[in-house]
Amino acid sequence: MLPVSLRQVSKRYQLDSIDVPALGNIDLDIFPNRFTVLSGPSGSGKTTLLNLIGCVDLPDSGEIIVAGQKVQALSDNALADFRLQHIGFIFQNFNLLPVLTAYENIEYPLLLAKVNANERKKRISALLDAVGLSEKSKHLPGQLSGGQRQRVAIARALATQPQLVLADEPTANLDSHTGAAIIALMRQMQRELAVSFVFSSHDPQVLAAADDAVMIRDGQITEIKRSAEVV
Ligand SMILES: Nc1ncnc2c1ncn2[C@@H]1O[C@H](COP(=O)(O)OP(=O)(O)OP(=O)(O)O)[C@@H](O)[C@H]1O
Repeated sequence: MLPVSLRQVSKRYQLDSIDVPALGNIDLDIFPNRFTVLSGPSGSGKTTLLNLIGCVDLPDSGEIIVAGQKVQALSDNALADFRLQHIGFIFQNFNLLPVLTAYENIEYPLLLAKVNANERKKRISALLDAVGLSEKSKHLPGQLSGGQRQRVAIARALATQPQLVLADEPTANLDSHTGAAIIALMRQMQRELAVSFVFSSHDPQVLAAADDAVMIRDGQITEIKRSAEVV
């Protein structure tokens, strides 16, 4: 099953009386267990596309199927549950809750998903270990570096064992050395856990790490480069 399939998807924004076309008639398949990057100039529609794939926003027309589910068929509540179960999110500004420790930030989606205490503890310990932060589990985000915060965010995104992880410019607020380490970590986690990752990025380092690169310009896909064999 494809993690994501879009057919003839269009999205416009209404800004005061101005109609802003953001995406036009997009057809896109995201393949399973691959690292896909959405790339294009500022304003080309990357975030809009990521928000549609992440079921954060709905298209004006066309069809979006995520993990076999037509997302437009779901009510708002069902969509929120669906996101929690199937999709992990990583943001450029990390979006950690400042009053919660690293451990508690990772635990948060597990509490929402009603995962039991033993299983929570097991998963969080394994994830803290995988992202190299076992020693920092009691630190608040304000006591961590940018790279360490993004590691916590990666662990949080993977905690619910989603099929799909989405990241909007995950290295934008990191220096290039830390960004490279974060990309390597995400690549490793993506392979180990056989998850599909979809990123938006301007960062050539992120593009270089991709299996599939989707080039976007003016709300249209101009090219899809699939670098390795398609399973
Ligand atoms: N909430 C909104 N209201 C009105 N117009 C919007 C809104 N969000 C995005 N747009 C417009 O839609 C188009 C696509 O924006 P989008 O944020 O998807 O681009 P992007 O490729 O992610 O850009 P960047 O790389 O700068 O983040 C742009 O013309 C933008 O100005």
